[in-house]
Amino acid sequence: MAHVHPAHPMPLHAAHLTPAEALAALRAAAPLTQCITNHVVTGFTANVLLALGASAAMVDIPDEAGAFAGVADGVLVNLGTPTAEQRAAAREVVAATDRWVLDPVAVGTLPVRTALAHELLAHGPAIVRGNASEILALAGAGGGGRGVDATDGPEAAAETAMRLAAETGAVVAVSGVVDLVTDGREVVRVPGGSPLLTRVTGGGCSLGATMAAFLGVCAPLSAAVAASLVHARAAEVAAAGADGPGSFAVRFLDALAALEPADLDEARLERRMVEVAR
Ligand SMILES: Nc1ncnc2c1ncn2[C@@H]1O[C@H](COP(=O)(O)OP(=O)(O)O)[C@@H](O)[C@H]1O
Ligand SMILES: Cc1ncsc1CCOP(=O)(O)O
Repeated sequence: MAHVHPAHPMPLHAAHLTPAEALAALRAAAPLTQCITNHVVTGFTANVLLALGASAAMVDIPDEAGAFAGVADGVLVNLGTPTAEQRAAAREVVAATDRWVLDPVAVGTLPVRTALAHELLAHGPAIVRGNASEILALAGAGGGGRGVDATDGPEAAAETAMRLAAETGAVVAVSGVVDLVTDGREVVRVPGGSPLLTRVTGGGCSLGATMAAFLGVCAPLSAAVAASLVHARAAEVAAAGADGPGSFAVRFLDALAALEPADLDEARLERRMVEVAR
């Protein structure tokens, strides 16, 4: 099954769903979520997807990643530890599906992933997810963060995120104290969550995977907003009973599994239409 170039890549969903509707749809469909992700967070990411109710498959080697992407409901391409094999697998994936999330971990500070992130961006991800420093660097407006961590807050990246979305057609999701999601026309802010999500590895990377899972049931803006609210709400529940990062991580998985659609209160979201020069 070498050299996969499907004639019809897996298309995007058009359905605009509320976070509650999206979670109900995810639980009904258990979307098959393929991850090319870094070796630091692979297990945690699979557990997050399973706890939420998706199906996880870390299919990340050449000559099978592209074929699998043609049947997967959503795919994450995370550049945290981009080995040569993962780079080749990522190139197959972007030819096989439109339902993919680009997470350009540490873009701007390191040469191999920076070049790859720009190459992949040209292939039209449905969603680009990163912290503020990564989004600024990807858009050419910053030098990147401190390794995998942000040195900028999401509001500092707001204008840049809107421009990046307008220029690429991707939904851009900036994580941080208040998550910001935009398609270049609308900006949705998702407050809440817990700083403990930044004290365990995989808080951001698993958010990208959850966005890929939601691409299996709804349109990109709905998917990114639903995933951000799901993580925020589950993190709040987990933090309330946690003694520190270790028990938080365990409780976060339990909270994802226990989450009900009715727990996702749309009134928490701040939605605004924006004007971006095109
Ligand atoms: N100060 C904070 N308060 C609440 N939630 C936060 C805070 N900082 C980050 N988060 C949440 O942690 C997760 C990871 O975000 P972030 O640390 O920005 O990503 P990354 O790991 O890619 O740098 C997101 O769900 C985000 O909403
Ligand atoms: C620590 C580390 N180093 C390379 S990738 C990675 C994981 C980063 O994951 P997250 O930013 O989601 O905590």
